Amino acid sequence: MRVAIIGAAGRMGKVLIEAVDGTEGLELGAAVVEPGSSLIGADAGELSGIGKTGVTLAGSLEDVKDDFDVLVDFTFPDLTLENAEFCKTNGKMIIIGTTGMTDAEKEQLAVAAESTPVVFAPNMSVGVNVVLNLLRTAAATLGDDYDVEIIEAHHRHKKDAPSGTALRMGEVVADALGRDLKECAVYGREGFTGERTRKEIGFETIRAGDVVGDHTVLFATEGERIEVTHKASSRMTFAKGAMRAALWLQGRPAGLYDMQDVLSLK
Ligand SMILES: NC(=O)C1=CN([C@@H]2O[C@H](COP(=O)(O)OP(=O)(O)OC[C@H]3O[C@@H](n4cnc5c(N)ncnc54)[C@H](OP(=O)(O)O)[C@@H]3O)[C@@H](O)[C@H]2O)C=CC1
Ligand SMILES: O=C(O)C1=N[C@H](C(=O)O)C[C@H](O)C1
Repeated sequence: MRVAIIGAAGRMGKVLIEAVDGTEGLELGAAVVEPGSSLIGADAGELSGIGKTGVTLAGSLEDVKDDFDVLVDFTFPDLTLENAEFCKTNGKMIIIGTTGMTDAEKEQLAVAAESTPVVFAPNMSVGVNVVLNLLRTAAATLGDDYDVEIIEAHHRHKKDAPSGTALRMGEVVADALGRDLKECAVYGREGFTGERTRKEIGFETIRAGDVVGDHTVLFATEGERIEVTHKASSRMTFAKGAMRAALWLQGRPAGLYDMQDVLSLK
């Protein structure tokens, strides 16, 4: 299966090129950078540090539309939605790792997924997806007696907060506790906040240096604390998950899937 990477010069883009190269059953068909970029025409493998691949960097999907079957998109919401429309119109599958979408943007994506196969997940690492299941079990068993706080740390360049993963963890826990995250989430605290309410789910965000991605969900009550932590030390863990998703998506009907589908964790 031929894969295109968009946002090829980005932190994830470069690692995704390397991951495609190392995955049996996948070949790099195209790699796309920003229109007007000075990198257009350079070899995608040289950008990624794996040596020549023979695939040159393009400045738009239109230019490479005959060269790929599945698009892998870890960029930003506006661009991802445009790319999903492109895939829908041109009969391509799409794997989306982009975070920071609004509810309206997610709805737009769901509409595109009615006509083309889409895998959309805020975290493609196998580890985080296993953690989501552990959280579901923990929350359902611990119940309302335990306060829930979600703490995440990422590199200084990250643009959205809290991370998509932290929000998904919050959704999973809220769902297991019969709550609606929109109604019980508290984002950061400052000043005279009063006592914590029993049902709130708190989020704390750290942005610093080169942290790849750390997430901790804390369940605390009188007498004990449980901390469920995942730490990513390499972006390759996300990229490998995206490759797994690409192989899994081959031959699937149109629909909106996530990594829990890919990993049979539902
Ligand atoms: N689901 C998951 O497992 C993971 C998700 N992510 C998410 O992936 C996203 C990207 O993260 P990251 O790689 O760190 O971000 P980067 O900013 O490093 O990468 C985005 C890239 O897209 C490029 N770009 C901008 N406009 C265009 C365009 N029109 N066409 C092609 N490329 C374009 C940017 O170029 P320029 O810089 O020149 O603007 C940049 O190189 C984020 O939403 C992040 O949260 C990250 C890791 C794991
Ligand atoms: O921006 C990042 O880097 C990451 N973003 C994702 C998120 O927002 O959850 C996943 C990962 O933690 C890295």
